[in-house]
Amino acid sequence: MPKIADARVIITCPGRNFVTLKIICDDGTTGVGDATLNGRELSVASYLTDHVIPCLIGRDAHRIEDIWQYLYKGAYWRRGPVTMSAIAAVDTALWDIKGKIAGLPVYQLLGGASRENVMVYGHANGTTIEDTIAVALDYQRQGYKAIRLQCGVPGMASTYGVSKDRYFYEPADADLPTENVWNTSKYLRIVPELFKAAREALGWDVHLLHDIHHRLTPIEAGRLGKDLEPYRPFWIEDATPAENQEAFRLIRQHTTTPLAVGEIFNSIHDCRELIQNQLIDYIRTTVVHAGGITHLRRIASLADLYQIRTGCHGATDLSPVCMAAALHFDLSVPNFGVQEYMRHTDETDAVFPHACTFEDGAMHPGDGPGLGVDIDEELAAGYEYKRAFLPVNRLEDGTMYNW
Ligand SMILES: O=C(O)[C@@H](O)[C@@H](O)[C@H](O)[C@H](O)CO
Ligand SMILES: [Mg+2]
Repeated sequence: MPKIADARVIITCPGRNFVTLKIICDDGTTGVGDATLNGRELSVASYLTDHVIPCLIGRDAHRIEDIWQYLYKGAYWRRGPVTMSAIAAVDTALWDIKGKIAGLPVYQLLGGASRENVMVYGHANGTTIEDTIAVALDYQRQGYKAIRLQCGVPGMASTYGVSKDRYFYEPADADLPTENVWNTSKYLRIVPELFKAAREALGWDVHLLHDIHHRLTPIEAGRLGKDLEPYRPFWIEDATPAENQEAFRLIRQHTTTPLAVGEIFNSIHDCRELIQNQLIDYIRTTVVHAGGITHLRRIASLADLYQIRTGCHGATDLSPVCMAAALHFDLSVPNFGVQEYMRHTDETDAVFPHACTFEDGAMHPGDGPGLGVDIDEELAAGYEYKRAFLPVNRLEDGTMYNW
């Protein structure tokens, strides 16, 4: 029985901050878990170092479920992004250890492969519709079967999802929050034009996605969903803030455009009503922010009862450790939908050597034991933490809004 002998939190910043938990067993087996919470990294690092690791030492590393329950119920102050990201990191590292000791890739421990590989979607963005389409065509040439489209909005200095660099989008862009300005009516005019142009350029054999990023009211989201119906989006994401899960019923009443939500959820309770009332079509919860592989499986199982599929978040602020864990989950889960894949930089990939492969629009986590990813601690030590905040958003009259 492998006992947890030590654990440490590694904070590194190869172009952006990542927090990684490494657990070391008394037989030398190690496991890693992503604990990165964009803009709040140090909170999770402290939660792990000060409140979790002391409770792990001496425990049986095979007892993943018991340790999960201990950290969840034992916190008393349950749930929330910091707590659930910390629990996720422990859970992920323990699945890595279990796989290594069993000599099996983690997806085999989850019930084996339910498919040959994992369809992913890339991010095409540009300041204009033409720029965005040019990048989308490049993604299509690279073999992507699913592409997210985000473009600038005429009359607005910035908008979500449009990066300075065509391929790498990093929203945490300053030492204190950048202030963005938002105008819903200008946005609502441009998105249908973007999708019309995209269908004309890319055809109908590619899935097209869009992220609204929490910026519409339910009725505005219903209107945009209806306007996009002729262009058959694969999904519109984060259409409206989802604390009020019932709000999605209003969107549902106005459009058949599929709805995806959940990247900022951290437990099954954030999406239970959405799922049980079939108010969404894809659940975006991910390994690092929703309690790890163990809890993500529970969410996916509930979703499966209601014909809702997974669409895990996979932005660059989720480390290659999370990506690898997500791919093992995606390969096995029966109600898989799609996996987001924003490529990391070469710098980041060097710090996190991994076995994940991309081919013809799909990915595979590899067949090595465990997760097939690690952290090069020596390289990681060379990239010092650099405080970075996500932006905030205001309306043109200065009203604080949703970023
Ligand atoms: O769907 C997505 O990938 C976005 O919502 C993310 O880029 C999100 O803005 C970042 O992960 C926030 O850190
Ligand atoms: Mg999103």
